[in-house]
Amino acid sequence: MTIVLTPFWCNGVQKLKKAPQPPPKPAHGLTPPALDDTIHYERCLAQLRSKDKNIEKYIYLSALKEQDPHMFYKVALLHMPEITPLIYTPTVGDACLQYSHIYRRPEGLFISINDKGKIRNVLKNWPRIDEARISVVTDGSRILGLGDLGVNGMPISIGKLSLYIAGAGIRPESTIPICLDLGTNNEKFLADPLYLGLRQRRVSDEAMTAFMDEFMHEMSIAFPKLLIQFEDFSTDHAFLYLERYRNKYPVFNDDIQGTGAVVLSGFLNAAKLSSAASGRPLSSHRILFFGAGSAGVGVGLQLMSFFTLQGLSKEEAREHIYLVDSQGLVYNDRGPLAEHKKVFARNDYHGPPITNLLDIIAHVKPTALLGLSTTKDAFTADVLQAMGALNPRPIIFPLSNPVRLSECNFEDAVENTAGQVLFASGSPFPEMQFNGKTLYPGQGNNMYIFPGLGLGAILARATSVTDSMVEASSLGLAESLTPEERGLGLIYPHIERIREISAFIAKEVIRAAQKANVDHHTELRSMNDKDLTEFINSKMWNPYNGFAKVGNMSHL
Ligand SMILES: O=C([O-])CC(=O)C(=O)O
Ligand SMILES: [Mg+2]
Repeated sequence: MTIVLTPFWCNGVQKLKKAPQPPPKPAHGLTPPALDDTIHYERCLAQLRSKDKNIEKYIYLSALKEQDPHMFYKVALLHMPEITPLIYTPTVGDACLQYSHIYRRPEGLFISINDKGKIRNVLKNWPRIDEARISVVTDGSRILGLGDLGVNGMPISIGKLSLYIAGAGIRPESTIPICLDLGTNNEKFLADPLYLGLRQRRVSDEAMTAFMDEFMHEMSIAFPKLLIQFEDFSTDHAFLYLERYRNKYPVFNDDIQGTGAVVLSGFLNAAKLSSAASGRPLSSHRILFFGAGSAGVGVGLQLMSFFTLQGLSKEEAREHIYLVDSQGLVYNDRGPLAEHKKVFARNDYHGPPITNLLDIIAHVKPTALLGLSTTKDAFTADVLQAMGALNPRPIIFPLSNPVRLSECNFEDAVENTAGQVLFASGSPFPEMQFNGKTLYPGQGNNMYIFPGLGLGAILARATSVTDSMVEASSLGLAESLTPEERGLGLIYPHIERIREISAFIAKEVIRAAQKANVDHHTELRSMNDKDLTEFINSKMWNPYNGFAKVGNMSHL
């Protein structure tokens, strides 16, 4: 047996571990004489970097993943900051927009409304039924901030699962990307001869729910060990189906819960820095949400626990959150409100609608402004300056994806707040120099959460994903910063450490599942934290020859 020492996620503890098995070697003569794995890795990187357009890099990496998954994941793990924006947001947004044009080969599972009544037969066609552990399911109706992309949403499921594999060591064979085709209301796609989905408009809510009921039931029978991540469903359906299924099946919604958890985590770290500068207690923060879709309200709900963690009641916590939709501040006297917004509708304002963001800021005096609106540049220089005038260290999180829909960019946020901004965006921005200092933007993207949350839920064999498990993932992420990262003023850890972070989050999630009594893998209960962490690490899939040296979590 071959053994290797200390892969990078082993907490610095020397231990023996079974080496990942190399892929089978082609017979002699079927590869060039001087093919060498290490040099080939350099060759792959050079090929990738020779392409000018990100979409070309995406296409190259897709092909590499199919032809040589070990090499693909090795490249991804060793170059996370470079590769993540190519296989995930923002480039995956372009891949979705162009999917029907750049399509080369099938990947994932497609289930359409025409399969209603016989979904079981479609699921049976999946080649690796017994190995299935995690599926990302989208209906393509709200892909990132890009709207209804129909069956072109498939790359989002594929991209998220690539991050599960790279970031949490889920086995590639255990993942199922799924795109449900319930039609599309995207006129451009319906008129496009190359469009790969059904050429019909979206079905009624009633028909969709009947389809979803059958789909979820058949999934639970075909794949009894499967966790489902709902992704990029339109807002009303995102809430509806999360509530409908969350107590029946192991399922969570990444846009509501994953985004909520990642933002809570960044907010916890940012609020400490902000309160240290202002001298005001943590419990006095006021958060203004610009955007009231599934992400906005989902994040709001999650951020209530920021205040309950400070000792406030739920009712008191709600008072600290303000919501803005396309018609301005959300308050009860304004008129009928969509169901999901009611929770944050204000009762303490009775005047005429306040529609202008600057006026709303003057009324609310927020310490934090969070953007989940997909309205590009909504945080103008005036808005940023107003936040800077109200707070020595304003918290500004433009969270909309992809980059070109961000409410503001890092540079503007820095320049309009004299460099004092505490910043996190959904998609990546480069670091920058300001007054002789390097300032780092945070990336408050759910990619920090879902790999670890999913891994923990899978290893605990959780029968459902509870709010306490989601909160544990968030607190785990907030805690996972190293002293060096805190010294740099970061509010999220370096993405290069994703494996360690995912292992730590998974441990916290497993503990929360045990407390909530939803864990079926009860043998894990008697393990101490060190053994549980080792167990988690031992379950992670590694690309052959893919180890890297990146930090450790010894401070935890
Ligand atoms: O995919 C991402 O980058 C984050 C996300 O879930 C979304 O924006 O819908
Ligand atoms: Mg999403």
